[in-house]
Amino acid sequence: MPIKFPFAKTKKQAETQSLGLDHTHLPKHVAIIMDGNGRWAKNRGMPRIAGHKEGMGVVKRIVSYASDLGVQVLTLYAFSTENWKRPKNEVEFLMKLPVDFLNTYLPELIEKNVQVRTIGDFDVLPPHTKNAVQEAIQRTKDNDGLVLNFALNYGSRFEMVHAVRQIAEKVKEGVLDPSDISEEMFSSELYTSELIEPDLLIRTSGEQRLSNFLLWQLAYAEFWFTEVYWPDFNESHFEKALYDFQNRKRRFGGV
Ligand SMILES: CCc1cc(N2CCCCCC2)n2ncc(-c3ccc(F)cc3)c2n1
Repeated sequence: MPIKFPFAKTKKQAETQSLGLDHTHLPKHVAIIMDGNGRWAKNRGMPRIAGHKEGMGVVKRIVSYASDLGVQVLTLYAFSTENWKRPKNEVEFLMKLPVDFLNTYLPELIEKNVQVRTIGDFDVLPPHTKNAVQEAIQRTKDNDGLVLNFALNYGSRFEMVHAVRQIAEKVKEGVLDPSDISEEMFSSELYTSELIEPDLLIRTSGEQRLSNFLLWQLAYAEFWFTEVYWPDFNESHFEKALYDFQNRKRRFGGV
């Protein structure tokens, strides 16, 4: 396929480059708070779980699009530690979504060289959820394309307290001196220790909060908010977020 645009490695990149997206300056790691599923359903007189189901279809489209564009890591806030407070039937439905998603989409993820990972307190998830996700992690562990990282039963404050406990244990055992504790050491104790930090956070549905998501890791990320509910989010919205990311001056405390 003759590539009309420099740097474009795929047809998708050539298409979006024609719209002004520069593929040499994409965010490496995009994190998304996929909000608005319940309100989307309520506005249509549908049960909340219809919004989650519709939202899962959007996940498939955005994962494919991010993979085609060459984004390196995509972290999706799928279930927070606070979500256990939701009605029992909704939690049970949500805990089935990874099984449904992977049953239908894992072959395509493998074909696209995507590596599936998770962050969060994984062990307390229901067995059917854990089994499906563990199989996907195992079957994609050697892939070196897009890292698709699901935040499952994730809470940033829980994650940070766990990291502090790990470090405190090392000091207590005498294998670590408090003066040796550094930002790098703290980061290495987080679920995200093997990942580059996010450089773009997207949150849908008009909320402009972090909601206990990646509080340490997002220190230098650009934040992009949209009123669009997640079930209505599409490739054009994602591309607009990447385009805006590219056109902002990015400073890391410097001038
Ligand atoms: C466990 C709750 C949950 C909710 C959920 N929603 C509901 C909330 C936001 C909208 C998207 C659809 N999705 N969508 C994909 C997954 C998924 C998770 C892990 C995995 F390995 C494969 C897929 C998912 N998981």
